[in-house]
Amino acid sequence: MLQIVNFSKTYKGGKRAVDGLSLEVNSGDIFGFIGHNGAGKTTTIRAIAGVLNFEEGDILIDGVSIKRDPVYCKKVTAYIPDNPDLYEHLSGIAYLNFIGDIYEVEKSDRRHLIEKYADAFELTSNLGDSISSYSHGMKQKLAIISALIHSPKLLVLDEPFVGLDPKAAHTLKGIMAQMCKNGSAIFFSTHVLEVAEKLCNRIGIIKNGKLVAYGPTQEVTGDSSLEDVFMELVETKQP
Ligand SMILES: Nc1ncnc2c1ncn2[C@@H]1O[C@H](COP(=O)(O)OP(=O)(O)OP(=O)(O)O)[C@@H](O)[C@H]1O
Repeated sequence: MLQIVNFSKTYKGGKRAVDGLSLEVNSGDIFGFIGHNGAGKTTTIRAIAGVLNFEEGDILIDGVSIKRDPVYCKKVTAYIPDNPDLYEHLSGIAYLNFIGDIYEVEKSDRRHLIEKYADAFELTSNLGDSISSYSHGMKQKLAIISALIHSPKLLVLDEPFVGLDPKAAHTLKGIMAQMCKNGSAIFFSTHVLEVAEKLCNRIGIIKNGKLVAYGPTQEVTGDSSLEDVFMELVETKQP
C-alpha cells in the first residue's frame, strides 16, 4: 500500500533530514516509525501526505507515485498531523461535512460514520460548537474523525497519542486495529515505545535520517524490549 523508494530530503540551507530511506507498508500492517527528536519522522510523514515536495526518490501509494498522480494518492490517504490546523470558525459538524464533501463521502454513509466515530470519541455533544472553543484534545479527536469518515486505504498519523486522554487513546488503538483487519494500512510515528511494541506488527527506527532497523516487530526486538533495542541503536555512535 505504501512504498518509499530511496527517499531523501534536503531542506533549503543544506540540512539533509532524510537520507536514502526505503520501506514498505502493506495492506493490513500497522507500521510504527520511531526515532529521536529531529531524526526525520515528520519530514517523511509530510512527504507521504503530499504536503512536502521532494526531488530525490519516490513514494508510491496503492502502487501510484505521488509525483505522477498526487490527487489519487491524496484521495486514498488520510493524514493527521501532530498539531492539526482546523478551520476554527466552523462548528465541528460543519468541518466534518466539509471534509465529507471534499472526499465525496455519500451522505448516508457520512451520517452513519460521523455518529459512530463521534460517539466513540465522546464528541457528539460538542459537534455543534465552534472549533475555536475546543480544547487541544478535542481538536485532535475531530481531526481523527475527519480522517476516518472517508475510509482511507492508508492512514498516516504523526504522534497520534500525544494530547489524547487514556480513553480516547484506547479507542483510537481499537479503531486502528479494526481498520487493518479490514485491509487498510497504517503508518504512524511515536515516541511511546510500549505502544509501538504492542500495536505494531512492523516497525522502523530512523536515526539521523537513515533507517537503522526495520521489519516485523518481533524480529527487530528479538529477546529484548523495543526500548532496549532503541536505546542501543540511538546511542551507538556512527562511524
Ligand atoms: N523546514 C525546515 N527547514 C530546515 N530544516 C528543517 C525543517 N524542518 C525540519 N528540519 C530539520 O530536519 C531534521 C528532521 O526534522 P523532523 O521534523 O523530520 O524530525 P522528527 O523526527 O519529526 O523530530 P521530532 O521527534 O522532534 O518531531 C531536523 O534536524 C530539523 O531541524
